[in-house]
Amino acid sequence: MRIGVLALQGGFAEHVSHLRKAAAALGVSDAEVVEVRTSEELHCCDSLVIPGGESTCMAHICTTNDLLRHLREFCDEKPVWGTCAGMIFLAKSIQGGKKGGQLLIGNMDITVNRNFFGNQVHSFETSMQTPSTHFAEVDAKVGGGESFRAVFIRAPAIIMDGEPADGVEYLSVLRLDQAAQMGEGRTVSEVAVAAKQGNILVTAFHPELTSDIRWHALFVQIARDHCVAGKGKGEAKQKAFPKSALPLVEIPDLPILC
Ligand SMILES: NC(=O)CC[C@H](N)C(=O)O
Repeated sequence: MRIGVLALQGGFAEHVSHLRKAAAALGVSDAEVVEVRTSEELHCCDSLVIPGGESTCMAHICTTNDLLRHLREFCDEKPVWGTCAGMIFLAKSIQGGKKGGQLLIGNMDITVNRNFFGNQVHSFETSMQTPSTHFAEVDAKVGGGESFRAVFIRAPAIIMDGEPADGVEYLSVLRLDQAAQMGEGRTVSEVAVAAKQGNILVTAFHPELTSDIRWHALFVQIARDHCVAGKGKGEAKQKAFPKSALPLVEIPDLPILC
């Protein structure tokens, strides 16, 4: 199977590196990880990671490259994981979007507050509980731990207004030290920072910036299960991947923050 990482902008190289390590740790020997910049490249993939970066910028490049409709179709069928800006881009609705509006892929039934935790200077790290039911196989093969280090960089959050939409599962919920004022007298005391709906996984934090490869292993497992279940059969990988016009250098060992 072939896992693509959207490589238009943002932290895609770290994802490529972690996905390769995670596939090796899980023993998924047929996993190929590639950078995706065009619809032609996208259609050669069985699953996709949308990295963090800047959601407005990513949307702008996608529109210029006529990628948005291809991404929407892809998300209807295949496993996709969005981190941070990727999560914003995948949400059906957002709060605090760019003035004048910003385009979204919009396939996941969640409401995301775009810069919920504040500006770049309000970026932070914290320890969170690993959602154990989802990590059983990952724990067995990669090794585990009851907690993981979550890095939030000008991060968004999922607003949990009432019951989650059909099929949406909140995997990680962050209790706030202080309730956040949301305007019109409304306050929020907890937000979801990881969620899943069908084939789509989102995290507000950046596992690719830590040495922990378990979230990547979880996604490789979701992608592999999707292929094994015959829903994709990995046939996208049979297509020859077009040669990239601008190949990037290999970065074997990226610096890690924690
Ligand atoms: N680290 C990130 O991806 C930041 C995302 C940023 N808040 C946005 O609007 O895109």
